[in-house]
This record gives sequence, structure tokens and C-alpha cells, in this order.
Amino acid sequence: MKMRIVLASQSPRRKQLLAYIVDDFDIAVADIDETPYTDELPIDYVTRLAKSKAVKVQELGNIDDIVIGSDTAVVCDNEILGKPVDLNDSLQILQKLSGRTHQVMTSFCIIKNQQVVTEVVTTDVLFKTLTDDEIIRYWQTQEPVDKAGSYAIQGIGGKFVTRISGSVSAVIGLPLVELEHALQEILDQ
Ligand SMILES: Cc1cn([C@H]2C[C@H](O)[C@@H](COP(=O)(O)OP(=O)(O)OP(=O)(O)O)O2)c(=O)[nH]c1=O
Repeated sequence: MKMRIVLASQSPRRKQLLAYIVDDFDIAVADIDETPYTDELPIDYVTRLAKSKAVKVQELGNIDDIVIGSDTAVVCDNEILGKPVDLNDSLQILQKLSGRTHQVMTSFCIIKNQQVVTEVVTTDVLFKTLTDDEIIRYWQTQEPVDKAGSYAIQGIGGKFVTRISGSVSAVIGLPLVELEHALQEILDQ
């Protein structure tokens, strides 16, 4: 029997990335509350969210589906910097990232029947020093709007990045090397 793979995500970037390693899959959106718990560690937060998204989609679909959930958090000094709601928010986030190294944590959770596989991939990203004027002009491009940490490394935000150490695909939305490996193990069973 051919397994159906379902990506539990509304992100066009995750869809595009998954298509690089999986020929055929469906999309289902899991609407979950993304508020971190008080004092929740970033690594626990991204793990929990990936699993919640996958579990929710599995509940709505077929028990035999292989469901993939994922979450990306931008973390600076152990603080989760979410998606900016307005220019002020974006200014605060990018001022924090200016001239220093932060972490991008992307989790995935694969569920097949009762089996749950989760993994978090952490990438270090160093930003050049940003002026407020640069941040404001960047906001006007609208690129930061739906991006964790208020930037997109694959877009205009790439011009802020001095150095990256880790997985580029994980920063954009899915760690392709690790996900392909984990998926292969499940499909081989
Ligand atoms: C840091 C960074 C984030 N992002 C994106 C990846 C994610 O789509 C988004 C992080 O938000 P997420 O909440 O992880 O994902 P999402 O809301 O877009 O989709 P879903 O929850 O349905 O899976 O930010 C980039 O595209 N480039 C970057 O450089």
C-alpha cells in the first residue's frame, strides 16, 4: 500500500522545501495556539508546536497517513522572537538581532500511527549591525511580516547575514537533510 504523506503547514516555504525531497504529498492546515508557556524553553516550545500541528492533522485525517508538522523560532538570549505585528515590533526584534549571533530553531515531528519522531535543528546566524533606517526600509518591503524573527534569509533579509553556521533550509522552514533521513527510516520499516 502506498503511504500518503501530509504536511501539516500553511507555509508556502515549507511546501516548496518538502517538494525537494518528497514527490507526492498533501497539505492540511492545523490551526493551533502558538503562545509559549511561561518559562518554556525554546527547544521545548518548537518541539511541542511541531507535534501539536502533526497530531491535530492526524486526528482530522486518516490514521495511516504519515503526517509532518514543523515550527521555526528565532531565539536570542534564550528569548523566542516571534512574528512582528507592526513596524514597532519589527524594530524591536531586528534591533536585538543587530550585530550579533542568534539561533534559529526548526523542529519537525513525523507521526505514523502511534509512532512519533521529533527533531530540532539549530542554526547560528550572525547579523551585521543594522541602522533603524535600514530596518524601517526593510519593513516597507513587507517581507518581514509573516516571518519568525522578522526577516527572511532567502530574500532581502539575506543582505543582513554576515555568517551562517548550520542548515540553510532549516532557517527557511525545514531541515532537509535531517527530515529526508528520518522520513526514509519510517518509509523503510
Ligand atoms: C528566520 C526565517 C523565518 N522564515 C519563516 C519560516 C516559517 O514559515 C516562518 C516561521 O513561522 P512558523 O510558525 O514556524 O510557520 P508558519 O506559521 O509560516 O506555518 P505553519 O505553522 O503552518 O507551519 O518564518 C523564513 O521564511 N525565513 C527566515 O529566514
